[in-house]
Amino acid sequence: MKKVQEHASHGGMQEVWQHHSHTLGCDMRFGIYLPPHAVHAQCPVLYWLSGLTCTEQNFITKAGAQRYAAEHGVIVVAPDTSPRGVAVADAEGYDLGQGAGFYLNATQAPWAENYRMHDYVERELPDLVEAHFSASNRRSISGHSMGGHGALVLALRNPGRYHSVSAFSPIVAPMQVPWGEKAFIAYLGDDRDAWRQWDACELVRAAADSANKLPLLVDQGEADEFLDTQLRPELLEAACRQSAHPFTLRRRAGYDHSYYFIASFIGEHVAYHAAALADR
Ligand SMILES: N[C@@H](CCC(=O)N[C@@H](CS)C(=O)NCC(=O)O)C(=O)O
Repeated sequence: MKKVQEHASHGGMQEVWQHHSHTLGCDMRFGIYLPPHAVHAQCPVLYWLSGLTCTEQNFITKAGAQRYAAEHGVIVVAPDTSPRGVAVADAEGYDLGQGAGFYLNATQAPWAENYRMHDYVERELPDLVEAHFSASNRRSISGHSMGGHGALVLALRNPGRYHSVSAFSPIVAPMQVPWGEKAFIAYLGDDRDAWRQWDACELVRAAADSANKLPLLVDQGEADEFLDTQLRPELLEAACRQSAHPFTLRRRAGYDHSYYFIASFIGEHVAYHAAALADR
């Protein structure tokens, strides 16, 4: 592992690290914000998953989360959005291939070789963070758009692994929208049954009988240019209602899909996760 950036921020440090990922078979970068508390105590960790076209840089430079992470004593880890490198498969267009890993484990050639972002985020990255930094094993997860889909899916697929989950403008039903259909056909193949395990609405329905349901928190801008075509939060609202799954949808008038929206409410999300992470 090698540190490639460090910046003092709000009394703590914003760093970027590079390492070889055995899950993805390539070198990866991730951002990590270490709050002042991390100098003398283990801190819980919030994982942030970014959206299409992003690297680890977008969230750490645009969201302004460091101020709130410092206040609450939470480490924030922001991975890249796909495997990377000249030896890694890629495609034309911003919504498939590098920058568009969709936080799943691909089963189809040529993607299956490297595209295992679910396992990377769920297992390899926390193992690394908890071994090398002053991080406890208390974890929460959040993300934006494709990363909001990733956060919801990771939390729903792995009960007990995360203390809380939230999302900004998530793709809640990838099986039913163009971004998700394009990615799932490429990464998972034509069998739509195999897609269900990567779709938040389907996972909510599948867990309807579970006694232990992690509440879902979603913030959605009403002026989001992708709201009615790609995001469709009403589908998750309906699935949660049918399955009696606790769900909070906050519709924010006037806000679009950008990081200006995320920066406006990230403080509320960090506080929400910090409260869940502090619970005994
Ligand atoms: N149509 C857009 C789609 C990409 C997009 O809106 N990406 C969002 C996530 S889905 C984002 O976070 N972009 C990077 C940024 O705003 O910093 C494009 O042409 O780039």
